[in-house]
Amino acid sequence: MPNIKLAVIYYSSTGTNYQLAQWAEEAGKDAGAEVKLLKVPELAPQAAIESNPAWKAHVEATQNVPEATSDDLEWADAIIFSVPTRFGNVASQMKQFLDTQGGLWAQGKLANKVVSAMSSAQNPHGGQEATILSLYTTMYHWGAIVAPPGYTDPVLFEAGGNPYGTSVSVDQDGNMIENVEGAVKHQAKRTITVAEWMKNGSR
Ligand SMILES: Cc1cc2nc3c(=O)[nH]c(=O)nc-3n(C[C@H](O)[C@H](O)[C@H](O)COP(=O)(O)O)c2cc1C
Repeated sequence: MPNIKLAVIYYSSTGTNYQLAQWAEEAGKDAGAEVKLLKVPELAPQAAIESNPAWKAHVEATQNVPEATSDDLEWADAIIFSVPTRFGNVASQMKQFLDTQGGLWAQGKLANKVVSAMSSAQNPHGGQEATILSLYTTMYHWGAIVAPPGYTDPVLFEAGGNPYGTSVSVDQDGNMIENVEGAVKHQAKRTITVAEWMKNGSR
C-alpha cells in the first residue's frame, strides 16, 4: 500500500475551518497518511483583522502554522481544502492561493490530484454548498479527481447531510452548531482511500 501524502489546506478568520482542517489532519494520520496542515496567506489589511478580536486572536494563535506553497501541491497525492463562505463563495484568500498556481497547472502538475473540500457559514443555508461547488470548478480545470463524501457513511446524516463536502454553520459567538467531527474524519479517510486507488491503479 503506497504511503499517501495528504495536504490539508485551509483559510480561517475565526477558527472554524482551522478546526475542520485539524480533524482532517488527525484522521489522515490515523489512516496512515503523511499529512501537512497548511494555511493560505492572509490578504486582509491589518486594520480589518484588528477590528475583530476573534480574528486577531486566531491570527496570533496560528502564526506558527506553515503557509501552503506550490511545492506542497506538487508534493501531495491528495488535498483537502477547508474554506469559509464569503457571500456564497470561496474566501478570497483561498481563491488567491488557487489563482497563483498557473505555473504548476501549465506543467500538468495539478492533474490527477485527489481533492475534497469543506466549508462553513453563519447560516445553515448560507452558501456552504455553493462555496464547495465553486472550489470544485477550479479542480475540474486542474484535472483533479474530486472525491466527494456523497452519502457513503451514516455519519453524514448526523452532520447535516451535505454530499459535496462536510459543511457546518456557526452561531454569533463562532461556535459550530452541528457536530461534524465524524463527517470530517470520514471525508478525510475516504479522500485517502481514493488517492490509494489512484496511486495503485496508475502503476
Ligand atoms: C465578508 C463576509 C461574508 C460572509 N458571507 C456569508 C454568507 O454568504 N453566508 C453565511 O451564512 N455566512 C457568511 N459569512 C460568515 C462566515 O461564513 C463565517 O464567519 C465563517 O464561516 C466562519 O469560519 P472561520 O471561523 O473559519 O473564519 C460571511 C462573513 C464575512 C466576513
